[in-house]
Amino acid sequence: MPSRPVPFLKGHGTENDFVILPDPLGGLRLSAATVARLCDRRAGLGGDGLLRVVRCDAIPEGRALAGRAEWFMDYRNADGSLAEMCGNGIRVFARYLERAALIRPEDGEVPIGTRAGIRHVRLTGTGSGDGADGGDGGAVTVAMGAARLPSGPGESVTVTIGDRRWPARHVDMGNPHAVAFVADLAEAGPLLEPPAVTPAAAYPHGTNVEFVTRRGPGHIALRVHERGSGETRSCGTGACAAMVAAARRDGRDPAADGTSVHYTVDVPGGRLEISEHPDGAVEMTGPAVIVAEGILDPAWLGPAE
Ligand SMILES: N[C@H](CCC[C@H](N)C(=O)O)C(=O)O
Repeated sequence: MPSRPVPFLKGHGTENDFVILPDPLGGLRLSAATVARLCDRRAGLGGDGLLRVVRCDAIPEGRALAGRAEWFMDYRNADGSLAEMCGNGIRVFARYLERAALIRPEDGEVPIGTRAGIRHVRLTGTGSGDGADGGDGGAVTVAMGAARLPSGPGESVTVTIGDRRWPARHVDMGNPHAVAFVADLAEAGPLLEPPAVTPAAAYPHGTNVEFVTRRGPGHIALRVHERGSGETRSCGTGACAAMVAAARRDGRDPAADGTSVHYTVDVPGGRLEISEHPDGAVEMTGPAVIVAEGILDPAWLGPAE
């Protein structure tokens, strides 16, 4: 059991929600089982994932980045599994740092360490959110890095649910995505189980699966079944993967035609604005809200692992 009370916060970005654990010196030991208990929506705090806020020099995965970033987003999925990156989560992470007076809007682009490498966040404050965020603080912009579209055998994959199957595009945003285009998002059904994706070799550690439909020029909508969390109301990296796949499907490739492309991406939990630039950089802007702050009961948390 930790010797001291453990502060936590709850936050969300387009209703992709997270438990936030400030742990600057990296003293917390978080097993997958503990993370799953914390993310449990009945017996725990509830969340699609968990963001541990730790100094780069206090976590092994961060030490190599310590010269380039002060803070590391230690992201875990609701089942306790690790993931390389979380696009909605890093916006909420930035909102926490702002609330803790560790970053300010005037700081401009702030580097954050992740398992996918350094990502930059910027407190824009120009609320582009869905209004459902209570107008709390406006938007955060994230430089999400470049999308990787594997060519060759892993380029095209197949998503299968029951007797239905869809061709999909493999897009890597630091974490894996299989993006399928559908006429109607309801085609995916209840999405209670992870869709099967073949060839399995394309995703040795599993994948996130997005079902995307076109709403108009530069406008798509999606549903997502997230690796390690199930269907969520939003997936930031998934929205970026869907946007890049939609752009290629619409004949757009900024690296080839030298001009940026922008899409509005509607997710069940709100709206994200995403651009891809000729240098490959993908940039996402969306809301980030801190909902609550509290103290975890040390007895509930159990023995320090
Ligand atoms: N479930 C994802 C990580 C969280 C991604 C999502 N919540 C986002 O906002 O990008 C994975 O295992 O790769």
